[in-house]
Amino acid sequence: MELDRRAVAALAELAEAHPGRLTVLEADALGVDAAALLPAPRKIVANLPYNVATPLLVGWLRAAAAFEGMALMFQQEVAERICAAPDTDAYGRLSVLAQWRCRCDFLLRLPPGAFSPPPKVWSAVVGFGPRAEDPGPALFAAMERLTAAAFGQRRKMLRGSLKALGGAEALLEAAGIEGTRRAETLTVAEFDRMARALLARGGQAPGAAR
Ligand SMILES: C[S@+](CC[C@H](N)C(=O)[O-])C[C@H]1O[C@@H](n2cnc3c(N)ncnc32)[C@H](O)[C@@H]1O
Repeated sequence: MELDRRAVAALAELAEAHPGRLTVLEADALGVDAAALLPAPRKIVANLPYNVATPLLVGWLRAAAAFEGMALMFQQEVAERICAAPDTDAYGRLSVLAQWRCRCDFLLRLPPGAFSPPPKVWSAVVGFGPRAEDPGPALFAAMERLTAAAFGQRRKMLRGSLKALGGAEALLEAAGIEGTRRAETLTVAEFDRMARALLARGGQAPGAAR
């Protein structure tokens, strides 16, 4: 992690000018429990470092119930994947996890020239409104495993791509989903049904690969 020393110095100056209003924490964001930093209500507003934007987002989605909302800037392609609808090329694991936990709004696009120095890519800001129901850690983990398996081989039929979870046919039947469908055709609600079925059977069929 490389810190922008000028930004850190400017923030430190601001914090000094407004005692008690701003605290500067120099740390690897991947190792920080954002929900433990402050009492509720909490929001996250960030121009993310794009190289770690996805793991940061997934961590915050896991704890989404702790936040009132988030406004986050991503590389445009990532923002499009987050907000994508089923049956599109951009729809994938990140779309399902994000839209399952939050209402996601594609708020604005920014050209490279909006920054100095200009990056090579376009950027976009997504607004996240956490949904009322908190799935809890076990169901979130089941959804992560399910979407990783389903989209790991997105062109395959689900009865094939979900084999890695073990008991794919029984899982699909429990969720009422045809095994001949492909991951990208499933709605977030259908993924929710399958994640619950996966969790209900104990998360793992005997002998299945972890
Ligand atoms: C505001 S810039 C983002 C710029 C642009 N979005 C990009 O990714 O090129 C992100 C800031 O996060 C810092 N940063 C990078 N990785 C970090 C990490 N793991 N934890 C905390 N800060 C990090 C960088 O030093 C930089 O100052």
